[in-house]
Amino acid sequence: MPNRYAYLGPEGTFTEAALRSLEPGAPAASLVACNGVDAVFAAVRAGEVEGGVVPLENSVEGGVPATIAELIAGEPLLIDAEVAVPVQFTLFVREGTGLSDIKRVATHPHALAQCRGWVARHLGDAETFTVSSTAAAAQAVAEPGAPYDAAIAAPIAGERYGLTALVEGIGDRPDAATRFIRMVRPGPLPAPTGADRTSLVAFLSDDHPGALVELLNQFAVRGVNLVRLESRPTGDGLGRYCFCLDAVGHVADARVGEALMGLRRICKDVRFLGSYPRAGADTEFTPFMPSRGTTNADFHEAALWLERIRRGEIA
Ligand SMILES: O=C(O)C(=O)C[C@]1(C(=O)O)C=C[C@@H](O)C=C1
Repeated sequence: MPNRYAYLGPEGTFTEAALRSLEPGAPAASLVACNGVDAVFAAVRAGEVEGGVVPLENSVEGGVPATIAELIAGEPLLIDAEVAVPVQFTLFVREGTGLSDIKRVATHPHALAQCRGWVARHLGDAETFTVSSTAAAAQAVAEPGAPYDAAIAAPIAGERYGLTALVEGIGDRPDAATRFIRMVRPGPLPAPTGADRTSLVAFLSDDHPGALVELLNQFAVRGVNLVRLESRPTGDGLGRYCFCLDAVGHVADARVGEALMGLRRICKDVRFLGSYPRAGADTEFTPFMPSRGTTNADFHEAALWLERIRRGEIA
């Protein structure tokens, strides 16, 4: 029996494309379409599937709120894989509909945000509606008595629902990409590959000048490169934030492990979200020279030295 994976559906979403690129040979029957990010997380937690794929962040519109809310406050799961997918948007209609016939356009909120300029220029008088995914919009346009005249969706969604591509490439940034993560129930971590990413959420213990700097310093002094920092409300009142962080490296690396221990000492809470192979390892991160005392060899040598002096070998 192949592993089953849940994803934000229905068929034809960018999330399905992300899942297929993570699991190239997976039979269609093993891919379970869910109608919301929360439903994907629920299916993983309930053990109905081995893992679930959800969008995390987009290069134009930033973090996906539903995913981040689950990562921060939902019953903990781990990220075990990620993939970055280029996102290009097509305006789909039923056969015979022209641009001037379009009064109601539907899509996912993140997709609408990425096509805002084009929609304002070409569909300025149309009403826009947001739905659970781009493919859900395409599916709705294809229905008899459809509530919408057009959908903004991935090229594959149009084929899947038998729609006509009226205009291709309507995204304001043709180079846009979305990062997707695969969530699994807690268990053994993926082995370090040498090109990994560690994700976590840090909750400050109190609010004082320099609190965020102290948190960031835990990474800086150990030569750990941060590649994402996003503050999100904790939900406990205005002005209460937690910080979603992505660091280069694996928790098995001395520098990352020590940085996490430092956070644990100074934060009210630290939620570890996973260490996993990073996508686009060749291009996404600019290589940097480790600063003095922060190479792997430096960490190794210092650990051996500490063991020696603890054994009393050095006066
Ligand atoms: O609606 C889809 O097709 C999705 O996979 C969701 C989603 C998102 O949440 O950002 C994924 C990629 C695009 O940026 C637009 C929508």
